[in-house]
Amino acid sequence: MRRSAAPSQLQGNPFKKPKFIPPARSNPSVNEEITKQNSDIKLLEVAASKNTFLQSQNDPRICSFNLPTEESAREINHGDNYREKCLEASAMRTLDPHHTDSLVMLRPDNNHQWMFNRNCFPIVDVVVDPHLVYHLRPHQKEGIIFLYECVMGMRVNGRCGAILADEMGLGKTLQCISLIWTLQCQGPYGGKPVIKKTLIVTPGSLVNNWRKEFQKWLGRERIKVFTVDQDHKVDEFAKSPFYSVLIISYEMLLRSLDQIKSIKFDLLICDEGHRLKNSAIKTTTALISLSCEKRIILTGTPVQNDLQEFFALIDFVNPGILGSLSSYRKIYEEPIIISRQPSASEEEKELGERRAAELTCLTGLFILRRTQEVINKYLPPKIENVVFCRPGALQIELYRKLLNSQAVRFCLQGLLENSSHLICTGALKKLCNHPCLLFSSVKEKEHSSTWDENEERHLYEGLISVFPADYNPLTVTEDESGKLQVLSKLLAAVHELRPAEKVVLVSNYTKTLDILQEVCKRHGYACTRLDGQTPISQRQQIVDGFNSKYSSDFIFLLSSKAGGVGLNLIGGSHLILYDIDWNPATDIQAMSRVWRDGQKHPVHIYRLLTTGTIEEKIYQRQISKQGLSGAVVDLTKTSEHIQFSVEELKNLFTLHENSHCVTHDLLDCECTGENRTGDSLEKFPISRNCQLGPQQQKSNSLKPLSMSQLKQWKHFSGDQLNLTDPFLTRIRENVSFFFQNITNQTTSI
Ligand SMILES: Nc1ncnc2c1ncn2[C@@H]1O[C@H](COP(=O)(O)OP(=O)(O)OP(=O)(O)O)[C@@H](O)[C@H]1O
Ligand SMILES: [Mg+2]
Repeated sequence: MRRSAAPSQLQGNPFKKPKFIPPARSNPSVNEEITKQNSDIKLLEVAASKNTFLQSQNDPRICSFNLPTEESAREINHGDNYREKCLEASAMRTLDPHHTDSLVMLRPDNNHQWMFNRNCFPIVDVVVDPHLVYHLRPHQKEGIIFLYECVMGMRVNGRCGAILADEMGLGKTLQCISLIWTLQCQGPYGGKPVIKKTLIVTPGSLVNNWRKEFQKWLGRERIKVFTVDQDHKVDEFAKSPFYSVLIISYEMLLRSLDQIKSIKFDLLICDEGHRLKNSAIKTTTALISLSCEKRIILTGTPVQNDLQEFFALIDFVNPGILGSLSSYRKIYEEPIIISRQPSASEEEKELGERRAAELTCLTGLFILRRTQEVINKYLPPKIENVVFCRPGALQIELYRKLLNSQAVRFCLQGLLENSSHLICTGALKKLCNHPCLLFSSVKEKEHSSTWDENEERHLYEGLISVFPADYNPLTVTEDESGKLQVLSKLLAAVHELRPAEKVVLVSNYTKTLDILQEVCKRHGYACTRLDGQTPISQRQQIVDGFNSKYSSDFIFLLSSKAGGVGLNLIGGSHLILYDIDWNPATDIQAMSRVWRDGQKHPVHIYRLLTTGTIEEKIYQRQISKQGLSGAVVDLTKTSEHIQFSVEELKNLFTLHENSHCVTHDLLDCECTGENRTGDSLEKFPISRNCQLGPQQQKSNSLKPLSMSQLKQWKHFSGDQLNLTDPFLTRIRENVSFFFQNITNQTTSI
């Protein structure tokens, strides 16, 4: 597997070295890859040089020579070594078309020159710094070319926006850094830099990750980045000529909007930008108000799930391109939605499909999405397990009691307010994590002044009597929770069998994390923690500490809601999802934190579910058609957005005490749970939740599984005797059923 250090770690001071000598050239596998990548690039170069010949000889504003004059070169040269080298490289390529060590951008066409080269500068090739090119994956090279063409207005006349919607872990950060560095040094017209200042807006927990990525790929010297925090205000950036990149969180952006507006930014990047899909919300309005034309949205979440949200994202990057919202609705949204209803006539279907194709065609020019498969080959094997844990005796008893409560009965009769079922489901979920969580909730509510009128009274009444009289929620007993027992054994197994490996332990609830932390402490496992309470300024430090090979931490406790998005936790190779979220995107996000570029060990993922309970139901919902077509496949959707029919609620509020695995029962599988070996997953593409229709349904990588896919996973009951997985063997006693899937399998895992 190819593992190479970042250029910054290899280079030292770039300005002192006239030539970049790749450090790992002696490594044959690296060479092999370079040769392969270079063949792709040749194609581009040919395209670029062909383009030169297409340039008009007649129009005085269109310049047909390639090399910058000495004068123009001097004008654009700010004493920067790399800029000099850009021009040299450009000249070399023109002289030697077979020079292949560079990534060259497309030259502007006549029209572009008409619009943007009024001063008639000579046309020069724009090349990406070979320091970076050496490390780029093929899909990243394509991505940079795409971003360049978009922000230069070469793809859609006069529009400079782009959406890079690559799936998680594909290196969207590096692609942007490469673009910024390229545009900051060069441009096609006389080599004059295209941008001076860039604004990057990102979730708080990623501000320092961006800084780190800049350093990783470019060192500290090439680009000066400024991160905004409590002690470093936007004003400082505005006053200094030193910095060219400002990195700020969405929250800080709102607070410092006036200062930001007073600075002229040439490029705006919104990381995890799916949050901009509602143009009514404050952040979006603030960002729209910035005058910068070159706008990029980065997101790992599919963007075509909802046509209205889609409009907002498109309209943000390329304002007005789809017309007004009302005309968009008429022309695209309505016919497309009508055509997808079962009652649609042939004509309506035809019209809807035509409009969907039109919309895809238009927006496809500036949206790029690649799926995780493109980097699978650079990653170690991934062993994913869904583990159905037997509930403890107290859990079962309490569960029955909750299901018999007045609140649940009212819910089923439709007698309660719309979202009251959430209180019931919330209680059941707590119980699955650990009975003590429920105990604490009841006690807390009992003592509150509103207890008597409280809806929760109908749910909790009589519950305390089920707990032992001397029950103490502070001394967490592992036996009381099926999942906690499994977790405890799993941690012991990893600790013993793979002492050099680490574990990321994820929950949606901080109170659950408290319990898990307590258990870790009890067993003497060193752990670190990141949740909503962790100050943003400390987050990157915590992540770096864990990822470092010198760290003594064995466990990273992560609250998925607080910090799942965008983090790299490659120091861990085992990830345990302790509880399940209604929204599959939250879980997928969390699971993607460890199986990423830079991971050295095979990755083991464990999703813990309590057999027969609401957790299985939520899982089924995640993987069934219903879950996919509902409103829950993107991160911003929470359980409040889900509406349930009474039938669904009935199912949700049923405890299946006699099944090894209700999910398996639903699969229509002939096996009896005796080690069914599934076929390769790749053969079973599933449909994507995309309102733009089937033409978008290309891949099946990072989205919830479907039932039929799950059936193809290896699956077996806990009683299965010949388990080969050493970790599963250790927990089988408490497990009624397993599903397992291995990606990138090699002989030893
Ligand atoms: N070409 C590469 N070679 C080695 N490592 C890489 C390469 N590209 C990216 N990486 C590393 O891969 C990790 C993931 O990259 P990054 O955080 O940019 O992903 P992302 O696309 O933003 O994902 P997410 O949607 O989860 O935020 C980072 O640690 C990054 O440094
Ligand atoms: Mg990212």
